[in-house]
Amino acid sequence: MAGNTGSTGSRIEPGMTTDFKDRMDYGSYLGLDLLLAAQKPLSDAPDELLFITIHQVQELWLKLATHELDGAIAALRNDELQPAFKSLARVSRIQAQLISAWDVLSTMTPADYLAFRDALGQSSGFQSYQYRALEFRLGAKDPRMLAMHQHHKAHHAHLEALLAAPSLYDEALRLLARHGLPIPAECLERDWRQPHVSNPAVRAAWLTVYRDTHRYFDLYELAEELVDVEDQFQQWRFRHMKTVERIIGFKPGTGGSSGVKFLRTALERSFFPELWELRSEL
Ligand code: HEM
Ligand SMILES: N[C@@H](CC(=O)c1ccccc1NC=O)C(=O)O
Repeated sequence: MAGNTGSTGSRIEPGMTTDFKDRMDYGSYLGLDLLLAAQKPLSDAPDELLFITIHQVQELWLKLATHELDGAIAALRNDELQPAFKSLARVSRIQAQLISAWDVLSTMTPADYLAFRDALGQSSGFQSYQYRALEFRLGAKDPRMLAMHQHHKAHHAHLEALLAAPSLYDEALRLLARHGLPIPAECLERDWRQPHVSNPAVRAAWLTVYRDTHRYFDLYELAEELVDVEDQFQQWRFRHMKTVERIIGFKPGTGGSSGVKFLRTALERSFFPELWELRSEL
């Protein structure tokens, strides 16, 4: 009986495999030995495990979100709107998970955090390579953010490549142009290392879409999915900023920034500015 037994008395159901000596099992497929060995608190403070776990879970979701965004960007480039919508809808659901994780972390009080904050040295979310990659894909281009990845050549090179490539929004604008909407040439070929700056002609093009949704239904759906993604990204930033204020007040950050004051300025940056501006004109 080839490995699908177990002694009759201890079998859960007939035919179930219990011998995994030479078979792939749950943990080996998922790499769980590696994953679950990666939580290594540096202090004896009880909440450091929570802190590490939240960050690791966020990084895993960030990995999946960027994978889906890559798919969405490629689909837009190939004029495949339905697959792009599917990926963007998934990104949105992932973002909901990222946002709700703040509820768990905000159970940590200032005293709980201060018990291990010193152990963090100068490390900080500032140095999250995946977060920066996501921001670059969404169009928040800022070459200054490369500097803190100099010590990791592969990350640095990947971020350089993303900085120099069109973002999700750049591809959306190129798609609009292919659909016959008048997008200025300077938005279709430009130095992608710079962020897109709000442009009145782009706003007018999106307004055309929003004023005739019947004719441009696909583009309208695309626009609303983009708004969803930015809306949730801002909710994440807001929850981060408020959680930080609740836990460390206005202390400077370990990464060297002014802390909450710096995080507040990020809330003013929009990925898809025209999609927000046009709402006042409808
Ligand atoms: C106790 C919890 C946390 C505190 C006190 C905190 C504090 C800060 C501060 C002060 C900054 C500004 C940079 C600096 O000077 O260090 C920052 C940046 C950042 N943090 Fe956190 N953070 C916390 C949790 C998290 C979590 C759970 C994540 C999720 C991965 C995260 C991701 C980031 C990212 C990506 C940045 C860079 C933001 C940007 O460049 O706009 N942080 N954090
Ligand atoms: N910047 C935080 C430290 C911090 O939150 C952090 C430290 C190491 C790894 C990830 C972190 N999370 C987000 O910034 C602080 O100033 O307390």
